[in-house]
Amino acid sequence: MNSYQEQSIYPNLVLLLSGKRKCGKDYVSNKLAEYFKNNEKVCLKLLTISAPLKKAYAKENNLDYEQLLDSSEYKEIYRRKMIEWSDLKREVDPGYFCRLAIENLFSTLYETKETNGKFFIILVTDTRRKTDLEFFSKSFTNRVKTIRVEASESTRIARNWIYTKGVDDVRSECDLDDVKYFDFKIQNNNYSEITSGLNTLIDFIQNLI
Ligand SMILES: Nc1ncnc2c1ncn2[C@@H]1O[C@H](COP(=O)(O)OP(=O)(O)OP(=O)(O)O)[C@@H](O)[C@H]1O
Repeated sequence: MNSYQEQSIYPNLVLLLSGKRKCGKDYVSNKLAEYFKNNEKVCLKLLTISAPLKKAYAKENNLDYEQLLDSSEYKEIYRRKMIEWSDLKREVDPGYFCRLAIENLFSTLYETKETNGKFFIILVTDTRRKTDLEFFSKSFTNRVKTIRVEASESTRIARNWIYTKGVDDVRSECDLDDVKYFDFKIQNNNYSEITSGLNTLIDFIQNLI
């Protein structure tokens, strides 16, 4: 039994979403959250590993946390520096930001009690590294499923992706490229692909409830 299993809040399912920049990770996450919003049997919570990371970085560097969170130019300016800074933290403790994110979520849920009596799903919206996969697999064992969102380069360019050295060619963006197996692969180049991918995920969840 690991330390999370001893707690009263423990997820029934942990979905780990990954994919290249502008493949649509946030889009897929928001669609799933929307679908299960106000569902009487399911409580789905989005978990963003980069949120506590950005908060800590903003604090240390006297920056605006809210601006770092959205898709603004501000985020692009600091992305590279933030990656380098967080890599140093991870060298000491690979699960540092994952733990911070999950503990923030659990402490909120203790207060709100909104998972009580519901099928509790955590959807991690930005899994980037093998160490992230390892952290969640160790913590939540066979309740973890991995989801890879895929879109072509031309689709991603149309969504304002610009190849950036120091961002697109470093570990935070490429570490999961050589992972051979994902439980689900979702194509997101057009409406029919994404609808079919989302339906597969929703059916999978409905069958577990
Ligand atoms: N299937 C879709 N239909 C319409 N718009 C989409 C679709 N998928 C993604 N988009 C849009 O493309 C843009 C990029 O998507 P999103 O922010 O979800 O990507 P991301 O993978 O989270 O990006 P990043 O890695 O930069 O955070 C957003 O404006 C989003 O609304």
